[in-house]
Amino acid sequence: MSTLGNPANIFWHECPVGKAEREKLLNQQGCVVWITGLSGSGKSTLACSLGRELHTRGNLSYVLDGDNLRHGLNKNLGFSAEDRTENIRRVGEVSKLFADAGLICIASLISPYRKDRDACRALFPDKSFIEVFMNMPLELCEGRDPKGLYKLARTGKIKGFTGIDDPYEPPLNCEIEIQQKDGVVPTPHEMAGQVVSYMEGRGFLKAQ
Ligand SMILES: Nc1ncnc2c1ncn2[C@@H]1O[C@H](COP(=O)(O)OS(=O)(=O)O)[C@@H](OP(=O)(O)O)[C@H]1O
Ligand SMILES: Nc1ncnc2c1ncn2[C@@H]1O[C@H](COP(=O)(O)OP(=O)(O)O)[C@@H](O)[C@H]1O
Repeated sequence: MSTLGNPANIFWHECPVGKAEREKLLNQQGCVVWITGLSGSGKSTLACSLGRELHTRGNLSYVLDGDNLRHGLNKNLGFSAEDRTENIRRVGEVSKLFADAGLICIASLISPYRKDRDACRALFPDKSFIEVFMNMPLELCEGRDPKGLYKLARTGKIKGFTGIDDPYEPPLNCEIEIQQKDGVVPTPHEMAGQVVSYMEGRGFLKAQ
């Protein structure tokens, strides 16, 4: 017999303190900044720089980094399409909890499949899912190669590496795109500034 709970016997329990009250306390709106892009495109750099900028401004955020989560919550997952889908699904659900807590959740994962990112977006029907595409050319990311993984992938020592022998599907309708201007990569501070401007313009950085 299945050990899974029967959904018919599982009920939602409402608590007296709700999201709006928590947001008022924090003077901000709970949301997720979802950073997607190739390995080496600058996802973690932007996540950290944005976290610092928000902290300086008095906004509470928390970074969920793909690499870090694979040491714990997602340590049983690999890089097959199915495992990546499950990885993104779990982080989407955790992001939803953080946003419900009133925090600005910064999720930084390759998240190569459009359908997986769109499934996360669907968890946030109130437009509080802000997708940020690190639109950096493969040659730049591969040239950086801070962990030496592209080199291993090129020599066949890692199979199924995103951008080399595994797909990356760029967003079609993201909220923010970070890219080079005249061949120059924006600084981490400039990248964070672009996201902060977007959030400020839409009122996320104060309570409703
Ligand atoms: N096969 C393969 N493909 C892509 N990336 C690989 C792979 N194997 C290991 N790594 C390392 O894992 C990091 C990506 O983890 P994510 O959880 O963000 O990946 S995914 O969203 O599930 O695709 C990624 O981190 P970043 O470089 O920060 O993107 C790599 O360091
Ligand atoms: N805007 C930037 N300007 C200069 N170097 C950067 C920038 N963004 C990332 N880097 C560098 O590129 C490398 C990869 O960045 P990282 O944030 O780890 O990428 P990802 O998380 O997408 O794998 C790191 O060595 C980082 O210092």
